[in-house]
Parts: sequence; C-alpha cells; structure tokens
Amino acid sequence: MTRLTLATRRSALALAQSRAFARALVEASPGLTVGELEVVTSGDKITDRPLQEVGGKGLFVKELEEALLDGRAHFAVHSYKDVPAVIPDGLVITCVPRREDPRDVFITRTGATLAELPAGSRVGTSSLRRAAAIGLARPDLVIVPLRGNVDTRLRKLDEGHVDAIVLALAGLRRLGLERRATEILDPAVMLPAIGQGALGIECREVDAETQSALAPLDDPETSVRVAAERGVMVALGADCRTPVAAHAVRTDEGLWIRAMIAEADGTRPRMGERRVAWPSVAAEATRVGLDLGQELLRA
Ligand SMILES: NCc1[nH]cc(CCC(=O)O)c1CC(=O)O
Repeated sequence: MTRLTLATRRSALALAQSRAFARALVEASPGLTVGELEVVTSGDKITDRPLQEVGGKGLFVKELEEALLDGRAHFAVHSYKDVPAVIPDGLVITCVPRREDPRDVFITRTGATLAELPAGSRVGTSSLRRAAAIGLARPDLVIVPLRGNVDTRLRKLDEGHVDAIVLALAGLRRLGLERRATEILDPAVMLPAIGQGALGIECREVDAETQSALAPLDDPETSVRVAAERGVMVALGADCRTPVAAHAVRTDEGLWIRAMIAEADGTRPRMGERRVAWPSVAAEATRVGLDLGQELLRA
C-alpha cells in the first residue's frame, strides 16, 4: 500500500483539479492512496495588483516546489500556464495529463457576445494577452484591470463592476460553471495562453517511485503540444511583461502551432504559425515553438 501526498493551492479551482487528478490516479492504481497538503502561495496573497507588475516568476508555484524539496509532499499539481519556463534544479514535470479545452470564454450579464457588446463597455481582465486580443477585435471597448479567483471575477461581473470578463473554459468546467460562459472565443480571435487547460504534475527528480505511480496518467500528445507552446515562451527569456499567446494542436499532418507576441502595451501584435510533422519527442516540439517565437520577436 503506497501513500502519496500531493501539494495544492487552496483556491476552489486548484482544489477541484488536484482532487480530480488524485481520483483518476487512485482509479488507475488500485492500492494507492493520496493525501493532500494545502499550500498558500505568494500569488494567492497578492490580489490587488496585476501580477506582471509584481514581477516575480512562478508566484503560484514556488511554495509548492518548496514543499516538494522539503519532502512534505511527493508531487504538486499546477495549472501548467502558471509554471515558469525554468524548473528549479532537482525537480521535474513528470506527468502531463490529457488536456482540457484550452480556449477562452467571454462572459457578459446580458448575453451579448464580444461582437455585440455596446461600444464603451468595460471588460475586466488583468491579462496582457486577453487585453491585446480584445483591443484588436473591439478597439471601442474599455479594458479595466480585474484579478482574483474565478468566483471573485464572476462576482465582479454580476455586481456590475464590469460588463464582461474573459476566463479559461477549462477552469469553468473544472468548477462545474461552464453554463456561465456566454461565448467560446475562437483561437483566431483570442489565442489561448501557453499551456492553458493543461496540468503539470511536478515531483523530485530522484523520486522514481512517485514518477512511476504518476506515469499512467501522462498524455504524450498533450506533452508535445504544451512543449511547443512553451518554446514560444522560452524565446522571450525572463520577460513576463510581453503579451504572448500560443496554441498547438495535432492535425492529420502533424503539429500546427499558432503564436502571438505584442508590445507590452498590447500594440503591434505579430502572429505567426508553423506546421511540421508530429514531433517524436517534446524537446523537438520546443524547438519548433522557440523558432516561431524568435521569428515573431525579430518581426
Ligand atoms: N489565470 C489564473 C488561472 N490559472 C489557470 C486557470 C484555469 C485555466 C487553466 O487551467 O489553464 C486560471 C483561470 C483563468 O485564466 O480563467
């Protein structure tokens, strides 16, 4: 009988996805039990400022990583889009489960879509990527900063602080709130965040036992898609003030990745894409994304 402890943030979304993952793990490996260590991260404590202003890397993952390195937990469940480009020494993302839908949704009180919302309406988002996409599609809307957990943002919309918000479909689904979505945004209108909808399960590099326990839930296709998207992020280096988006899918021909990089103020968005044969390893996918990212940076 093996017992593993998972480290998770305490937000409703983090708990929902960590517990769903734990359930799937126990189902895949009868005889395994999973305990839970709830950790508050620095990102959870900063709720009043856009995170790119705070500037730190990995604000939602650092304290979970400390729990792994200290031996308080065997593995950590992260939203992959919160995981920085560089994983600390001694740790690895060992398992990438099958991805949820990576698209964003637009939510309004009135049921108006992005195309229908009246000019001058206020869209609440602190994401540079989402603001850049809205600015392109509807330059007559007003972007206002809005942070916080999914329920906080839905409440701000319901209370009329803003007329619309943008959230990840994956998060809404995991919380059982998909009915709140007014419109699923086509990636051609709003390219998803790198890794959106995917989880990254992290553990100690030397912990072979935990790694083999997690292996049945690894989805190699998701790994390759996310690796390609993260290659675009690698091209940016340490910079987290640049709006960036990437969306990779598997097609009949192989890998299709689209990416967008804009100026810090959301202007001069540059889009590009690559179609290549399906990469046999994640590192090959990363190179495709990196190459695309570098091209967009030069443009
Ligand atoms: N920005 C916070 C965040 N981190 C992960 C998700 C859920 C989507 C995912 O798992 O990628 C969300 C909420 C959102 O962006 O709407």
